[in-house]
Amino acid sequence: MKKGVLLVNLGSPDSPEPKDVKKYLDEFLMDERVIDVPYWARTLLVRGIILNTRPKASAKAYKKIWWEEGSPLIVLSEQLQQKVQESVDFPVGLAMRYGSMSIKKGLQELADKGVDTVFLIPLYPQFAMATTETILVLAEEIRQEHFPNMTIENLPAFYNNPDYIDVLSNSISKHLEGKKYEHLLFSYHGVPERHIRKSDITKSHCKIDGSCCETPSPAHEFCYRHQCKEVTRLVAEKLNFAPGTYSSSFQSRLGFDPWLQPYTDRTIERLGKEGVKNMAIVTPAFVSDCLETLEEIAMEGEEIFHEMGGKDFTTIPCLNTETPWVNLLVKWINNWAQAETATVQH
Ligand SMILES: C=CC1=C(C)c2cc3[nH]c(cc4nc(cc5[nH]c(cc1n2)c(C)c5CCC(=O)O)C(CCC(=O)O)=C4C)c(C)c3C=C
Ligand SMILES: [Fe+2]
Repeated sequence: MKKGVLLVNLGSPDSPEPKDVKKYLDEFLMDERVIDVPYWARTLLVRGIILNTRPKASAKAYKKIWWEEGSPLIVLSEQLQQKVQESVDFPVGLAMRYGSMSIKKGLQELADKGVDTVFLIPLYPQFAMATTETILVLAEEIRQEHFPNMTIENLPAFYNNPDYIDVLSNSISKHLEGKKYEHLLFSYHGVPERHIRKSDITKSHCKIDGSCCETPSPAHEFCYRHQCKEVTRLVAEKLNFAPGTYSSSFQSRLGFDPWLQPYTDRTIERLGKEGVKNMAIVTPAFVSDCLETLEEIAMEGEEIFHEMGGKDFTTIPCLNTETPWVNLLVKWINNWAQAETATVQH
């Protein structure tokens, strides 16, 4: 048996040019776990409407944050992979759910090195149809078709792992040291409310009201909303935040269906209107900085806050390649490699 690891992140276009952004968005938005409507309706919506206008606007946004070395999300993920590889004895690969660095290529590279047992790590702290689930489903389809003799085990969503909460809390403290702020906003990527109901294994728990996420239920193992709220609660507990000095919100909604609320842009606006002069924002749904953190939060979010009379707007970077985060991944990988039994599979 030869072991290997595959880190999997979301992906990015090959370049910030509209044609590459269009190709990438086509693959991303045609995923039935991202836009979860019947194929004909998704085709009509994505190829008939969204892709006619969005690639140009998104390309503009990507151009604002693109680095000389490439997309921040890809560059940071590659740096993470290299750092993890330095501390692990077997091959560590990197793949993206969408775009050119495909999961098939990632598994092929591991197979070429003789790997037959893969520890797949979706780089998402919280489970959602559009995060962990879509990666695991695709990886299994690829395994069955192309690598039938390969075993794939995976790291489940790690939102409440005490070591992860420690690493995230320490990173937040470090970045807030010496900074003025009256309110810390935990902004998570949004999903349509419908996704939460679809992932509810009890089929009745998730009412998306004031209390379902706080009432214990087996549904929480697959509830993105609960898992986001838990990250905020656990970090606030760890860092002894006073009530009222922090809150959670959801960013990046698309379309007209109700998405998880409160929305980040409206929350920033409200905080500014209420007279908050200095705020900080952290984005724990992402482990690598990307378009959503560098443009939507750090640029657009700051602009909204300033328009509302706010002053200091501190954006806390994602964990990216911080040493404690790298060390934690290495620890999880070594634990897996030493374990006799397979990791729980979703
Ligand atoms: C339309 C539905 C979308 C769902 C559902 C969704 C869920 C989701 N996405 C992320 C993480 C990222 N999304 C990113 C970009 C992005 N997301 C959507 C749409 C949905 N996401 C779009 C259309 C885009 C493209 C950008 C744009 O055109 O505005 C990114 C950034 C990628 C990058 O290259 O930097 C990330 C990361 C999560 C975690 C999530 C569910 C919880
Ligand atoms: Fe997204």
